[in-house]
Amino acid sequence: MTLTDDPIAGLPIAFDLDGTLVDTAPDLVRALNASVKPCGLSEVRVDDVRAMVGRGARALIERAFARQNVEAGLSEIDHCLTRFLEVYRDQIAVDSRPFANVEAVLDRLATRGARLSVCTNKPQTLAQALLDQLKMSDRFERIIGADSGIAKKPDPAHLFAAFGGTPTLGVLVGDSEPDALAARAAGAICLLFEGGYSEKPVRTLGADRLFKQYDEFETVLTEAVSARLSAKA
Ligand SMILES: O=C(O)COP(=O)(O)O
Ligand SMILES: [Mg+2]
Repeated sequence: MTLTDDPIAGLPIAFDLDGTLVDTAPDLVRALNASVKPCGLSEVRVDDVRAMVGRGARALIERAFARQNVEAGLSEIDHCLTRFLEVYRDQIAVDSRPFANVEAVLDRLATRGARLSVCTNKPQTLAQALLDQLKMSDRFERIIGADSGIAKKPDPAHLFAAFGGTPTLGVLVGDSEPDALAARAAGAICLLFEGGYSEKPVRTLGADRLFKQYDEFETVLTEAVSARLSAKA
């Protein structure tokens, strides 16, 4: 197959970050506990954090209080958020690592001419810092965080910003509900990783395809793109 026959060539593919490209839960939980335990919450476990990430840093703090049925006022949440961001910024890539085979898949997609970007509800500076420390930033045309001046997922505008426009066909690879909703609203193909972080069962989120591991990613992507192209034809 030549590059021009390959439907992946030139295709914009945006990746979610937490729980999709990188397993960030160990560093997130350390910073979360440093911020909420002084406010009276008990230790949040790393497995619980996996069901709490996806809607941004403030939502993570709010969910920590809600899951322990502790009421918190706006100023308490603000205080915890500030502390969380300080601790997390300093220790953002201590234990966080890309999921198995992610880098090999990104290499292959780049070779096939896909246009790769990141669309994350993490704050921009943190997304950039994490990807810089993991030496992954250069793989992406664009990294668009939640506070980059555009709306955040599930708003499709966030995804269009990552794509760099409104392509006839684009793909969002994610792990949770805001990803599925943004992709649907943008008319993009949605591929969801079952090994990521989601409050709801991933199979209920209406993705075009699911994948359990990155070694099946290219097959799943090809199937989803072919299905969409033949539906349009
Ligand atoms: O910070 C979050 O809550 C989630 O970030 P994500 O969009 O990369 O999953
Ligand atoms: Mg995610």
